[in-house]
Amino acid sequence: MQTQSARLSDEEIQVRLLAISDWQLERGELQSTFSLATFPQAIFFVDAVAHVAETEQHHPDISISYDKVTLRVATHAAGGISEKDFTLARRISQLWQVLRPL
Ligand SMILES: C[C@H](O)[C@H](O)[C@H]1CNC2=NC(N)=NC(=O)C2=N1
Repeated sequence: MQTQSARLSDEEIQVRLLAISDWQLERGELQSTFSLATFPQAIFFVDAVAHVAETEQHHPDISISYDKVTLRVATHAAGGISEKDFTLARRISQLWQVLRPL
């Protein structure tokens, strides 16, 4: 298994979570919900997330509920959370800083 996609321990996960306050550990996955102002804005945000996911070759589960986007990330082959999940989560949080509604 590649180092970046190796399963992290609970302690390693907790340490990394401290640095990305908009993500939580939920049912063994990293999860975050982003609130937009409108449905089209939610779709626009998801499209930008999709581009980031493709560049990382790591893809979140995506749920859209009107103006809210919930993202969940885990590493299937590792059966848990890996560094790749945190890399993707951090990049999405950076994207959010740019695209969040004022
Ligand atoms: C070969 C390819 O890298 C894998 O199938 C990737 C694709 N995207 C993925 N995305 C996520 N979230 N978890 C994975 O385990 C995963 N696996």
